[in-house]
Amino acid sequence: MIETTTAPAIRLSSVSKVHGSGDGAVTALDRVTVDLPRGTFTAVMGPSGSGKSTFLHCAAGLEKPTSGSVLLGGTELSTMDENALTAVRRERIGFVFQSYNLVPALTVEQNIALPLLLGAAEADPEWLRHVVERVGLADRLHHRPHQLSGGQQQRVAIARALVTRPDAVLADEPTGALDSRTGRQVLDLLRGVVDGFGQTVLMVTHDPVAASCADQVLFLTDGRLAGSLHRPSPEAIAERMTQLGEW
Ligand SMILES: Nc1ncnc2c1ncn2[C@@H]1O[C@H](COP(=O)(O)OP(=O)(O)OP(=O)(O)O)[C@@H](O)[C@H]1O
Repeated sequence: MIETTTAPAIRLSSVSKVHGSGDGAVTALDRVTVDLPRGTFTAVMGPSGSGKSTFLHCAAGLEKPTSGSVLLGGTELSTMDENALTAVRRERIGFVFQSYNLVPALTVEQNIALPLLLGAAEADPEWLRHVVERVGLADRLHHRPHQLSGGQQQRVAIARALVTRPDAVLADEPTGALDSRTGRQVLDLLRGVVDGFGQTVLMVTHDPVAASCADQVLFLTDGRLAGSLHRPSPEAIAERMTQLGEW
């Protein structure tokens, strides 16, 4: 497939994921079709067990769909073997987790550059400097993770996710372990990398305030896409979640 600038960063077409078989089969995702346009911020919400993590994992090539297609910048992930998927994840996707996942023995600078040391992309000192400045860590480069606050550690993780210039940054509850003020800074940073760097961000969250930073909010229930909202307020998101049931 020829890539064009208008192609979405990620396209899921009728993606289903079924765990197990027979009577014990669980349908975690049920024919989900959605585009994540380049340079936009998408949040995924839904009740517990609605398929949010499965959605993120399928979009990231961490889980293979049972059926359907997942395109990352025009590359089909659903039929790739595990070695090829590992390379795609390393080179073309940035991950941000609730628990930061930094390497304790490495400095901030080394943690940020880790994907480059692992060969995920060519080192580009200019871009590295740009990323470090954007996340506001220029004066912490020689610290180790335990010397940083939670918010600062998450900013290191975001810098590490950006350093390869990935097709998309996928974030799983990135503010889940942070207080609201620090969480706000992390959300502003994610918003800033979308607006300033043209990055594509996909974020799973339980928090309507976090989701309200996104351009589009997708709602899942029982593995199905149950609608979306464009640039909604936290109140509009909370109301939709209440309509969807327990959360
Ligand atoms: N490996 C697995 N084996 C069997 N069932 C699974 C597996 N992984 C997920 N599921 C089921 O798939 C459904 C969707 O799970 P998923 O973790 O994607 O939901 P979620 O919306 O992220 O939930 P939460 O908000 O609680 O983290 C759930 O019913 C879950 O129990």
